[in-house]
Parts: sequence; C-alpha cells; structure tokens
Amino acid sequence: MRQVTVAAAFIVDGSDRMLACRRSDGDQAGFWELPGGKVEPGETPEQACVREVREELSCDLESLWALEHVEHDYPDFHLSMDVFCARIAAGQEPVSSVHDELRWLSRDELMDVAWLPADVDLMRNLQTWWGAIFEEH
Ligand SMILES: Nc1nc2c([nH]c(=O)n2[C@H]2C[C@H](O)[C@@H](COP(=O)(O)OP(=O)(O)OP(=O)(O)O)O2)c(=O)[nH]1
Repeated sequence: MRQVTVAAAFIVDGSDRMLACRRSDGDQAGFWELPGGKVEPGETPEQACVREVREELSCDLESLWALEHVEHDYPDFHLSMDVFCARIAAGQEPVSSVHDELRWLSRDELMDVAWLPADVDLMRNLQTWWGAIFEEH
C-alpha cells in the first residue's frame, strides 16, 4: 500500500485552546485536521511541520515538541503522522490559504468537529491529557 508520511501541528494558545482547520477541497473536504502536510525528501518531520504551517497559515511556530505519532490505514494509503505541539510566534495570527474555516477549540469543544478519521483517536487521547499538555508547554 502507498505510504504517506505527514507532519502536523497541534497549535495551542494562551487560553488552553488548540487550532482546528477545516479542509476546503479534495476527497476530505469538510473534515477538520491539524495544519501540516507531507514530509519532503531531506527534511525532518519538525522542519516539514514548520514549513507547512508557514505555507498554509502564513505564520511561524515556536517552541515545538514532539507530542504524538499516529499510524492509520486509509482505504488507499497508509498514513504515518508525527504531531508536534507548538505556539504561534508572538504577534502573528493564522490566516489559512487552504482551509475554509479555522477554530480555536477548548477541551470541552474538541470533539464538536468532524475530525479526519486518522485524528479521531488522537483527539480523544489528547482530550484526556489536556491538562498535562498545557502545563508542559
Ligand atoms: N495535515 C494533516 N493531514 C492529515 C491529518 N490527518 C490525516 O489523516 N491527514 C492526511 C490527509 C492527507 O491525506 C494527508 C496530508 O496530505 P496533505 O494533502 O495535507 O499534504 P500536502 O499539503 O503536502 O499536500 P500536497 O502538496 O500533496 O497536495 O494526511 C491532519 O491532522 N493534518
């Protein structure tokens, strides 16, 4: 099966919320995801995460740390995804060029959006660890 290696960002703010992004086109339009994309040859997952967020949201990430790793079988490919926790650089605001909606979600709101299939268990786990994630940051 085709392998797709992705790096994505769990972006947090100072009010214990995270940034969810709704895909605007392709097969997975309407589903919510973490900003990110495919890791290119010669790039580390962390570098890919920073590059993709810059491309998609026109902002820089700071204080990245490795949060989770996801393996998921889609019908037509296998996804391996590294998820980094990060903040947006001071003074910057995300504006997406590839999503049709962005939402900052609190712990209680986390499962209110339709996450991509690979993200559902991840989000349930992160909801459980919420306090620790925000403390660590
Ligand atoms: N960015 C991102 N992709 C995810 C998540 N969950 C999930 O299943 N995926 C899947 C959706 C896509 O099939 C794949 C990422 O591909 P993509 O299309 O966003 O990557 P890319 O920006 O490099 O796209 P392209 O240049 O190939 O068009 O990973 C997630 O939370 N964030």
